[in-house]
Amino acid sequence: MRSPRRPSSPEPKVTHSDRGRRLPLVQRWRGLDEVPADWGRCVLTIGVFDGVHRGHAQLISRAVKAASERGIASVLMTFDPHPAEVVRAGSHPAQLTTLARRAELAEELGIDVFCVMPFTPEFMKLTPERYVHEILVERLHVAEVVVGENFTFGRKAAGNVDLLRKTGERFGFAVDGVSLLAEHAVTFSSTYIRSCVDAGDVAAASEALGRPHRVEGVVVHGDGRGRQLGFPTANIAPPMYSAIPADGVYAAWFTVLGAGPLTGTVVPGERHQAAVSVGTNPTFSGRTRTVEAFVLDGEADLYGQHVAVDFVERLRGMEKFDSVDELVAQMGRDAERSREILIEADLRHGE
Ligand SMILES: Cc1cc2nc3c(=O)[nH]c(=O)nc-3n(C[C@H](O)[C@H](O)[C@H](O)COP(=O)(O)O)c2cc1C
Ligand SMILES: Nc1ncnc2c1ncn2[C@@H]1O[C@H](COP(=O)(O)OP(=O)(O)O)[C@@H](O)[C@H]1O
Repeated sequence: MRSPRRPSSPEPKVTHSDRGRRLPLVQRWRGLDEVPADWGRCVLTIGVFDGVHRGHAQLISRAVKAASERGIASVLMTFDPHPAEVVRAGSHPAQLTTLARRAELAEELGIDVFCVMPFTPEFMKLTPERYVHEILVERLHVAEVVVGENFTFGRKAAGNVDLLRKTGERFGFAVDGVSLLAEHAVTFSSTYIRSCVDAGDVAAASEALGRPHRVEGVVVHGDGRGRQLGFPTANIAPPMYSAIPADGVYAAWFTVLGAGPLTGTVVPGERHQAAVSVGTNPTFSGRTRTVEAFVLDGEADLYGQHVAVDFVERLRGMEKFDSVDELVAQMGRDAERSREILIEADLRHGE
């Protein structure tokens, strides 16, 4: 699968004689069967990269820079499913980003190839030596590997940066072991960000991600009550295992992804201000946990649309109101507060 290079770059035709040069098109591979026959050398960064947080971005940018200095391609190798699911069968860490979003973010940082390795039990059993020899050297022809200083790989996670360096000397590739990014005594990690999201602290998640945490999904039918209350809400069905913020009400940006035709005033591809509710709607003794967005400045038939909600700030917890009127009055105040917060957030970021 190939997607266009970043808009700022020219888009020359792919020529397979470009051995050792940067690739003219961003490529997405699944497994190593898609490595072109005349593949040159590359700078590789390896990891799950869930969230593509600021620490990840630092690593990816170093790989991109090293590749450009060497005049070769930069490759990001990631895994699907999440290694933790295979290593501890049945465990499913909440997902901060879909694979497609991870690819998009890595490409924005300048990565040439986004390579997804199926994380199979066979792959998991590779010894560190075979991992380096068979995958990094024989298949990917690495000139340099950029990883975090705590990187482990191969069977029982027995390989580490030291071992990678030693094997690198033998096979002729360099290793850049990057120290982990930390701020205010917090080391940024996907686990830390999952815990922020889980606790509803979407502002702290934003800080570590370098952008708001996003939940995406298709708009499905709810109970059809929102419109009667004067607050129609787009009910979003996210992929299984998505990291959903704790129950509560949030100020967020709402975007219809894709450019499909839409009747109404919500513009696809443009972000809109929203007040978002996460919870079971206790006022109506609901049971299903939903993520619902009330778009403040638009109106459209959103059913079936693929949309994204970027969580900026938490306003309050989910409450059971004694009357619908009280809920509606509070929703009005939530909408106003969301508007203020989103305007302030833009001013802070100089937009
Ligand atoms: C800004 C906002 C705040 C909300 N706060 C609450 C709340 O505190 N308690 C509650 O029971 N439901 C809350 N809701 C959810 C509403 O009950 C829900 O949107 C409404 O019942 C419509 O549901 P429907 O989309 O399934 O028709 C809130 C919704 C929005 C948009
Ligand atoms: N400003 C808006 N914010 C969210 N959804 C809107 C808006 N305007 C229109 N809609 C549409 O109305 C639907 C929500 O109406 P609602 O009565 O809450 O029904 P449901 O229970 O299916 O969510 C949304 O899915 C969307 O198609």
